[in-house]
Amino acid sequence: MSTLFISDLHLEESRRDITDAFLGFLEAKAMHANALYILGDFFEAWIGDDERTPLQEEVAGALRKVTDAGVTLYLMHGNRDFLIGEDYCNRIGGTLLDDPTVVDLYGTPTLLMHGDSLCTADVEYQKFRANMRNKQWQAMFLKRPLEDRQLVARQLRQMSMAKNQGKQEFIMDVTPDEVVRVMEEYGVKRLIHGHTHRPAIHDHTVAGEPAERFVLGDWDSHVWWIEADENQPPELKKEAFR
Ligand SMILES: O=C(CCCCNC(=O)Nc1ccc(S(=O)(=O)N2CCN(c3cc(Cl)cc(C(F)(F)F)c3)CC2)cc1)NO
Repeated sequence: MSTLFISDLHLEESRRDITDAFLGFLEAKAMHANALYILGDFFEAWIGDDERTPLQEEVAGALRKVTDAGVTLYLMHGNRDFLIGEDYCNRIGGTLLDDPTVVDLYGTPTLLMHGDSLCTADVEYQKFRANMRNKQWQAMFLKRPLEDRQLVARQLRQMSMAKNQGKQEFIMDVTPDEVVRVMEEYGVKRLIHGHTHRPAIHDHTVAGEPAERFVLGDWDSHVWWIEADENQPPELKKEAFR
């Protein structure tokens, strides 16, 4: 049996093609796997489990079918959907993972992260992240009426659109020193993350030994995933949308 990793789908109403690719991936791949890990930025935006949009409901129904079929599902927050809560996880039959988390992947300790915390050169973003991940800030935000939160979210997204002249927000790459520091801190020789939208497999030297960093791709034009099983090392795979 296999273990699958995906991230950075950035699901949103305006991208029906990505949602369809995800539903196809669940049917063709996830349904027959042992476990599926979604490592953040699954949704493009999330302002509370109480919003219950048609998209969120449709995706929850599809994931529930997979977990009811016996596939174990894990979810990690990304910088977009860090407000996904226990309620939504219960609806999909998934478990929220801390960032980072070490898992035993067929005998190899493997560090899982979204990856945004590795972009230490983006000082402005790290300040933004510290506020967004602050539990008091989150509690205050979630206490506000839904319409209020929807307005703030629209304004925040318009701000970043204006700042980037309507282009995609620039995502800085990880800082290699931070990658090595975190892998040494957790005593691992393998890391899987997303966030940077720069899919690749990188070699590093961690505690004087060779280590590997697998970066997942975003789903703007292709399905990207990592597949691991007991007989082979993890493989980074991609497929064009059907
Ligand atoms: O994206 C990249 C590139 C890096 C770019 C990083 N930029 C990025 O992440 N932007 C962003 C992320 C989420 C959303 S949001 O619409 O989902 N939503 C907005 C309101 N949120 C909020 C929460 C709290 Cl606690 C407190 C407040 C407060 F206080 F401001 F009102 C608001 C909750 C989340 C909107 C924009 N790589 O992936």
